[in-house]
Amino acid sequence: MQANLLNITGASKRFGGLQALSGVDMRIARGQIYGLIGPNGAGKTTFFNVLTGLYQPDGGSFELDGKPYSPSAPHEVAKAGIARTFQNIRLFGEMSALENVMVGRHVRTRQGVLGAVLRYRAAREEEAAIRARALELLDFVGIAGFARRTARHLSYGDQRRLEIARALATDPLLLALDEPAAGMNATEKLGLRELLLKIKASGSTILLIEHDVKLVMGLCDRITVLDYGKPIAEGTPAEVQRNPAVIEAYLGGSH
Ligand SMILES: Nc1ncnc2c1ncn2[C@@H]1O[C@H](COP(=O)(O)OP(=O)(O)OP(=O)(O)O)[C@@H](O)[C@H]1O
Repeated sequence: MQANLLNITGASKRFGGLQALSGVDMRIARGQIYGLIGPNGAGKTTFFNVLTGLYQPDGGSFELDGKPYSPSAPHEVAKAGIARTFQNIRLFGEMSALENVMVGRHVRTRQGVLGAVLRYRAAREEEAAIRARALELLDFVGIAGFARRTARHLSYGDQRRLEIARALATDPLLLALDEPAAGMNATEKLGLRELLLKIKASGSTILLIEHDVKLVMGLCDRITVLDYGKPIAEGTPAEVQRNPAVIEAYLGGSH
């Protein structure tokens, strides 16, 4: 059996008197779309922030691609192979769509941002390769026609696509998406669904936080449900949907 891409055991995080995460385990197989759901305040974003080095965990062991992984600074996380998007879109609004993706790509290249600025031949060649790959990614997510458009002038749904293209530019082992469907209309959600399936078909592994339960149930291979920072269920969408603890957490009115 192929080893999992991500193995997390006992992740925990406390904020003062609040245990925001408590003993969270997660095993994500390669090529899966894995869902993380739970009521408001359940700890989903905290989990993402721990996974991507924005918060230091109080405990837990982390393994990525068969190697110990200690989430530290966000750029180290990208180098280790995890790219993420944010609940609130974080693009460089005044830069073009193409430039936004090129910035993501620089994480993976030898010269880095500084090298690309220097006008050495190697840097110029690398810059051309970065540009070509960024254009490919814009095409992959379906917005190649807007390469030169300023990011803030893109529609909401296209900004979400651009964020995904920028994350993919780092060639991540794991793409972590924090509520990618938030604020989308029904048509944009359908488009997002198609895009995520396309990313999966290209061999990538996705971890998805999403409030739209219908979208999650229809897309994910497996799901973990958090409530008050603790995992209350794990399994296939069908298993999770009929789990009494999950039904209680969502319908019990405790939130
Ligand atoms: N930086 C922080 N300092 C203190 N408390 C925090 C911090 N970040 C999150 N919390 C608390 O931790 C708990 C979990 O919050 P978190 O944002 O992870 O939940 P969530 O499941 O992502 O919620 P939502 O679905 O509303 O985004 C909440 O009670 C929240 O108030």
